[in-house]
Parts: sequence; structure tokens; C-alpha cells
Amino acid sequence: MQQKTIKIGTRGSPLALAQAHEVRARLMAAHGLAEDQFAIVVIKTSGDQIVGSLADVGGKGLFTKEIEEALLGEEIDLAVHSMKDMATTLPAGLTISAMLPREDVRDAFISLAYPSLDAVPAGGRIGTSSLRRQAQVKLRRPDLEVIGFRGNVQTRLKKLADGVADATFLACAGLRRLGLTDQITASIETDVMLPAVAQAAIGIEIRAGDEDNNALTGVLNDERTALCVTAERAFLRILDGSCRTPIAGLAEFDGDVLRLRGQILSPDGAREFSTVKSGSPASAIRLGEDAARELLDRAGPGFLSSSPASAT
Ligand SMILES: NCc1[nH]cc(CCC(=O)O)c1CC(=O)O
Repeated sequence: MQQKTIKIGTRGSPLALAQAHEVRARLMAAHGLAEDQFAIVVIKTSGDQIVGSLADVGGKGLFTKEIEEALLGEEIDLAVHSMKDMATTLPAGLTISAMLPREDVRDAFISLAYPSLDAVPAGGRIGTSSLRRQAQVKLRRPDLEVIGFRGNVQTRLKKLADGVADATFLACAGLRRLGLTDQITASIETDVMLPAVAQAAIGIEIRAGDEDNNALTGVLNDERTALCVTAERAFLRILDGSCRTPIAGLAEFDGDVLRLRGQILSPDGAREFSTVKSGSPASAIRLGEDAARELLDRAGPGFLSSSPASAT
């Protein structure tokens, strides 16, 4: 298809690299291309340089900004992202050309001492820097302490081994892609812990109007994943408009019907609002928006603005 090297932009974390390699492997298989027809271009993002809490600096977009600039500057041809880390509105001139089939959407409970969240004794320390997971843990187990836990997957597992916390949560999808499923103590069902919007989905971003790379990558698109993530991101876009708060959202197909569950919580888990909307796949965006507006309505003014946080 293309003779020149195809440059794939990605962050440099082990998970980001594994995802870029997966996209490369799928492109090779789809088009009969050789590995040396690709270059993996590692780009450091602002998010990779922050040591403190992401909530303090504004969360989403931080892991994609420099990669999107490289795409717009034609330094790379396509970018591979965790859709979960992407801002709900893409920069002008960019578009998502494909989403890979979604991985396991659940969160993983990981502990060296306890088989489940319910088994952690009162006063136990849960390490997570995700405001969503913090709030969901507090909702279920107000007697536990949540402590900040940042860094990539390997760093967090190391902190656990060092006894910094009794347990932590990570996305099953990331662990699976890293070949680390043996670290999972228990996979949490989504009715217990509703995942972050777009969790477990990998997206490929290209320049809008770039027909060559649209044709190259478009064949990898999994339509059902794209519809689910579209509904979830529409949900997040409405909620994110003013401020940030613990937010969870998951759309799934029930036969041919799209079913979206959404949840917002106060960071301490003391207040929680959730909803379910079902409809045709063609109404994906409206389902998400309707769910968000309903929750905003029920939570009342001030609910979102009273919490200073992100949605990972
Ligand atoms: N917030 C960082 C991030 N972005 C995507 C994943 C996992 C993979 C995915 O959800 O696609 C993770 C780590 C985690 O939450 O455990």
C-alpha cells in the first residue's frame, strides 16, 4: 500500500509500547506488510513528567498532547492511544480512524494478602490515584483508607510488593496486554465497580482527510467497540463540560441494543448517582448525552463543581 516507512507515535511506557506493537502486528497481518516498514516513534508527553496528583493538573489530554502535535506536524503518520486517556474533544484536524476490539473492561483487584475488596479488614489501605476508583471504594467500604498511588503498572505493583498499600486496582485490559494477568487477584464485576469511560479500548488517531492512512488503519476498526466508546465519550463530554468529578461509564451490546450505564460520585463516595439508558446503536451519542443530563439533573447544581478531579 505505502512504500515509505509508516511512523507510529506512542508514549514510552511498557503498556503504551505493547499497544503500539499490537497495532503494528494487526496492520502487518491486514496488509501483508513487514515489520521494517514501520517505525515506532516514542514521544514523551506532559503526563509522563508529572510526579504529583493528576487531579491537580487537569487529568485528561496530558498523555496525548505532544503526540497529537507530532501528528499535526506530520512527524508521525498515526498515533496509538488508550481511549480512556483521551480528552472528549479531539484537536481540530485530527480524527479517530479505528478502535481495536475491546479487551476485558473490568478493573482488577490486586492484593498480596486479601482475596477480595470485601476481605480487606477495616482501616486497610487501598492505593489508587484514580478518583473514580477512590470514590467507588469509599462507597462500598467507607472504613478503608485510600492513599495516592501513581506511576505505571509496574511501579504500582512494586509499591504493593513493598507494602505501601494492602491492595490496589488496575484495569484488567492493561495487565492482559502486558502479559501480567497472573497478578490479578480478582476481576471486579462491572456492577460492583463500573469502569472508566473507554476503559480497555485502543484507538488509532490520524490527520482528518488523510485518505492513505485512513484506508490503512480503517480496516482494523471494530464497529461495536467504536459505538460503545462513542456513547461513553458523549456521556463524559457533557459531564466534563464544567468541571471534573469521579465518573464511570460503560456501554455494551445486549443483542442489537446498546445499553449504557453511567455513574457519578462525590470523591468521598458518600453521594452516588447512576443510570441506565438503552437504545439503537444509531443513537449512541444521544444515549450518552441523555444519561449525563439525567445525572446532572438529579445530582443538582454544584455537585460537579464541588469536586476538583479527573476520571481515570
Ligand atoms: N490511567 C492510565 C491508564 N490508561 C489506560 C490504562 C489501562 C488500559 C485501558 O484501560 O485501556 C491505564 C492503567 C490503568 O487504569 O490500570
